[in-house]
Amino acid sequence: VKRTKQSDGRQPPSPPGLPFIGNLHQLGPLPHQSLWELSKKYGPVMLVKLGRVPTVVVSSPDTAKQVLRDHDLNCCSRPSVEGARKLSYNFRDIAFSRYDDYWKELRKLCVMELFSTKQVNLIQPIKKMEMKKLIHSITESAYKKTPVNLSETFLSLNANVVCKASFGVSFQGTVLNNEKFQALVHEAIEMLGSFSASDFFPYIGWIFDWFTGLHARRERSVRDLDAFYEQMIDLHLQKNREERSEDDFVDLLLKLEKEEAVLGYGKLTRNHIKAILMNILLGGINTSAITMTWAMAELARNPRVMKKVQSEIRDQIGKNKEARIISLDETDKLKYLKMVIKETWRLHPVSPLLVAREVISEFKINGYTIQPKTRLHVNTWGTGRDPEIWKDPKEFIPERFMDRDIEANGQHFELLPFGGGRRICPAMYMGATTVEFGLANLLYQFDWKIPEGVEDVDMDEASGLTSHKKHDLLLVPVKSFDF
Ligand code: HEM
Repeated sequence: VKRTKQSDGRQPPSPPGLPFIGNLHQLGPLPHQSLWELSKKYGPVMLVKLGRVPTVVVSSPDTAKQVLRDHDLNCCSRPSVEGARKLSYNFRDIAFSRYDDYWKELRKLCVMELFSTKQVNLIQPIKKMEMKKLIHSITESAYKKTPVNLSETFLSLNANVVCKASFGVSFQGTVLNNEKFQALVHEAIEMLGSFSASDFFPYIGWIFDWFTGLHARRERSVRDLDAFYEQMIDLHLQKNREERSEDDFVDLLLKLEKEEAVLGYGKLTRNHIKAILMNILLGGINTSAITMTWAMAELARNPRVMKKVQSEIRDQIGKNKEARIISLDETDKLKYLKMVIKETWRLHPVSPLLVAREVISEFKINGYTIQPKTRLHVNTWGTGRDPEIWKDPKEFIPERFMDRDIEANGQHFELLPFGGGRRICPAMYMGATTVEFGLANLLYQFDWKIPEGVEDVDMDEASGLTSHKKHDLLLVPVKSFDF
């Protein structure tokens, strides 16, 4: 990092790098894991050079607190990275927008209109209906004793709910049928997270991205998603009012566009709307599905925990002949299930390095000076597996949360599945309730077994902005007649 004239501070320790590429070659396919290994040697505040870009990685609850709480205002902007630029129509969304008045006003609008507790409760009937359909289809697999692909199942369950709830349309009727959708979402997430040469080598990196095909993949991803938004918007513009009595979130955005409403720096345009839809689509559907998949994978590998969580659910909800859908209110009683979910987030945070931040003004962490324009990551994956913080960190033991008051709400820096500070996930309640509701019902209705001939569930991670399970999770449902 070039020091400014005023600064006399010490820089954080750095692993030695190579000329030109810096530490890029040390990232490997799963950067959060490689960075965690490096931080064991270089400490919880570490400076790496990714091509031309100085990047600070913090990897402890205390340093995360300094970043997300004490100095949040110094570093709550976002860097301009190429994948995000394309998918967000030049940073017109919430997640990748820089810290400015547009971001503040847009985030406030979404929190009020889309992510509020009231709104989450309003969409409950949709969730219930989708869950009923899902249970019906899983029951058929149970009779046939065939495995269910839970990775796909969770993704399409959430896609159906989000499309109906936020976009007011049925997902099946859109340009994206279920199969294509999963591939598209994974590709887009990979494009958002992919470490692209353009991001690390300004002016020349794009040449490399052309040669590696990354540029073409990105363009295709943007084009496919754009077709989806266009269809969504067309349906709203030509909708027949009798079918839908209430305005949904897309109607609201279109109304604001028509009124030429000003958000922050300018008028809300069609591209702003598409960028916001991207956040809902990629942020809203995938994150909860990833958590549910990891939770079921861990439960399948840990029969003791599976049994205990199912007993809790069945005892609390009751053992009726006709198993029914568990409501959102009832999930509040399921204390052990909540611990299972926290334990899942500890080992498998959806966004292991959180979303990159960019430093706005100089500040210090542990006495080290952090310069403006530095990129900043919080390694929540590493913190979740640190033996200094967690006993037997590799084991899946939800009971560890029994006597420790650690909530996943951004206030406890050992566990940050939703990030923290001003950039904390604005849909925390929506995300957590989706996961609880989905898992509670599937664990209530069915027992789950690893398919015959498969020794154990693999726990390989895929790369990208999110850390999802690399291979689909297949489990065999057994209808529980234990009611
Ligand atoms: C289990 C579910 C979810 C998890 C684990 C999760 C996790 C996260 C994380 C880690 C961040 C980055 C925070 C940071 O940079 O400090 C984030 C940001 C965000 N999430 Fe979520 N999320 C979930 C559900 C949702 C849902 C359902 C939506 C929308 C419908 C959503 C929309 C967003 C948006 C728009 C941001 C960007 C916030 C900003 O930069 O100001 N998330 N989420």
